[in-house]
Amino acid sequence: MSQFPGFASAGNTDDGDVGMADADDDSSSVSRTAEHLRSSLRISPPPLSLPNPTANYFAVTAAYFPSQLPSNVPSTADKSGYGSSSATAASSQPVTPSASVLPAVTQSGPTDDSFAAPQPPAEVAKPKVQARNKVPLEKGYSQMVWLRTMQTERDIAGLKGQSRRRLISMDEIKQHKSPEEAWTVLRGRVYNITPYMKFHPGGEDMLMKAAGKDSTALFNKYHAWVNAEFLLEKCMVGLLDVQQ
Ligand code: HEM
Repeated sequence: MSQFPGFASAGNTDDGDVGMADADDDSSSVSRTAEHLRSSLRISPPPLSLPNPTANYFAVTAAYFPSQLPSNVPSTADKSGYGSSSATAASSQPVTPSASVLPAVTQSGPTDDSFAAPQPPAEVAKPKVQARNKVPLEKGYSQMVWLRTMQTERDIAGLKGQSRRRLISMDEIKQHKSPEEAWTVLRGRVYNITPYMKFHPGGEDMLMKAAGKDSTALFNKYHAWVNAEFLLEKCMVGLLDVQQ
């Protein structure tokens, strides 16, 4: 009877070969287990089944000293003598060595490549220069002049007394698309870009593409780095009313 409830006492069963053996009886079970362990641990030399003594010599050498095999031993032969289990049977057929059986032979010396003559450096690829689309501006319309003009003009945006923080609907902006009265939305702010037309380095035609619409995407496409908030500071007429 097992000392653990719910478990049978394995060592005292009649057939005797299930579970752990008890120490006081069933010594035959112990000896059977020992014999089983001995047979599974038995170390036997590589089976020398190759047909002639030379092949046997290579088989033993490959098994114990793989790096000392002469290089003229055909690589298709089973140098190890182990091969697959069927290859160890008495057969004179050459056996393709399997990668898992043959030990990897590492090459320690320099490879032929290291003695190759130094190659001239490959031609350095010239970076592609993005073509500039700047247009020549009329004399007196530089960015410096623009910044000064913005400071000196009293009402360059044409506010006529209206607040610069006024909310402006998209419908109203769409009505200002002529060169004489061009409004555009840039990052949520509404600007009167007419005064800047002749100063725009990309040309009047390009700037007119922004008239009467939200030009944020176009602006970013050409020059996201340009500080429009600063350049058009005094041209701001309001904020885009996103509610409408
Ligand atoms: C709305 C306000 C805008 C302002 C304040 C502005 C300002 C500028 C500035 C300062 C430059 C010179 C950039 C540089 O030298 O690197 C420039 C160049 C240019 N802008 Fe604008 N821009 C505006 C809108 C636009 C729009 C809507 C377009 C296109 C439809 C545009 C197209 C260009 C182009 C093609 C150039 C020449 C880029 C180059 O140098 O290759 N700009 N702009």
